[in-house]
Amino acid sequence: MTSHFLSELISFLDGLPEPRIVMSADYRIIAANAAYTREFGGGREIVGRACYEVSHRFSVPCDQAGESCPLKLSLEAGEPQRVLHLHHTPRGEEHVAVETSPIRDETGEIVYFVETMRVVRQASSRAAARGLVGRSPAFVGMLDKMMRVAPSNAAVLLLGETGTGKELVAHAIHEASARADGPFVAVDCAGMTETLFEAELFGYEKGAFTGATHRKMGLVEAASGGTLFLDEIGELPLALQVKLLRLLETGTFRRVGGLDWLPADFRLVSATHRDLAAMVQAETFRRDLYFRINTFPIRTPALHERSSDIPLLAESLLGRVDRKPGRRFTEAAQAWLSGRRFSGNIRELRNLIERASLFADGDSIDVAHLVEMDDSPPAPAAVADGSGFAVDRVIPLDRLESAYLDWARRTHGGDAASLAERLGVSTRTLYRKLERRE
Ligand SMILES: Nc1ncnc2c1ncn2[C@@H]1O[C@H](COP(=O)(O)OP(=O)(O)OP(=O)(O)O)[C@@H](O)[C@H]1O
Repeated sequence: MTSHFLSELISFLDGLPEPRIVMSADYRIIAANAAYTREFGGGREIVGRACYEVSHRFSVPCDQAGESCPLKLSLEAGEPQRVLHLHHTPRGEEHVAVETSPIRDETGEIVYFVETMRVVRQASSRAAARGLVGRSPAFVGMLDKMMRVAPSNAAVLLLGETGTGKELVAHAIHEASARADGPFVAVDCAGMTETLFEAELFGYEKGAFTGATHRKMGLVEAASGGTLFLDEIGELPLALQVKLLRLLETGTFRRVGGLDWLPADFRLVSATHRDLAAMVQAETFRRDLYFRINTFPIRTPALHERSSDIPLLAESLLGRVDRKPGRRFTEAAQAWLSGRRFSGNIRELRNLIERASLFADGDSIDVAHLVEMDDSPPAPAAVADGSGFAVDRVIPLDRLESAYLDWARRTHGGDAASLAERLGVSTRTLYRKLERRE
């Protein structure tokens, strides 16, 4: 490999608009293009340093620090690899999609790697005034899927409990797609009657029915060039599922009272909190429609699967709902929120924060404000009596912990690792505590 080849590669990369670096197999940065220096350089000397040190402040390669390393994956596979990482950038930590491609010499041997970095603008790892926030492994896993599918035209099915952010994710997919400049049209499928569904989706011609005094464009037409988001698709009655299937299969629709079949041009994103596969088994959801809408499924994690995100979410949501800007939670309030279970997920968290912010007069929001505004049944306060957890007298702490662990284990339902995360201890500590009492 000649130095001439390397300098040609560098000057070629310099002309490209996306941030790129050239790396050697020992993780050293050999060159950075102008876009990289501008976006990620931050005035620092980059060339000659190790990528894991620049992007992660690690002292060892990512795969030795518990992260996936695209360079190692690319070397092993001999082809490009993509991962989503949290990188230190001049703006703080950001979600960055990293694509690493091997560069071969004339004998076919891999001599360099080119890494392309794209900051994910649709999600923030820090408190943000809008959009998706999160940095837990469950959130990053979902974000990775989202960013992979967004540029394609594939139909995405978002599956997740109520309040987990399905609509926000649908919008982020739209924003990260080639259709971002087109419209994003959301349709709530719950409570749709046959007539309403057709008129809403397909529009109608003047005189199609009593009251149709003018031609009206439907939502399918309004979504032209953009994304159609069908929320609560599991609520669609069977008769309407047929009509939707016809639209998806033929790519055409007809306005109510109209004669012409018009071409549809939208990317479909659907969402449901229901178990659609079980509905297909029970024959309440059409199998053919299920396969049409489910080209790429993405599960939005429940809040208890990403409880390490609660402080970040809480800070972001407070900034979004509070009428007094700049207020923060006390540490105790953050700890209280992190320990509470939100069956309504982020929506319930947001509602509680909004109420507490209205109730608090001072400069910060404390536990008392949250407790006062908490309308869910009080969480079992403390000794397992078989049905629940209650304490009516002062008892030794170790007995309390032991009884609480019993109760938490029965109530939690997940595996030990997720219970440990919920309890804010390591899995090893949890096992140690459980062994001690057995
Ligand atoms: N990752 C996130 N970061 C910040 N806010 C979020 C996030 N996910 C959800 N939210 C907020 O939580 C609330 C509920 O989100 P959304 O309406 O998207 O949930 P959903 O899953 O579509 O709910 P449903 O199934 O009930 O329609 C919204 O206020 C949304 O802005």
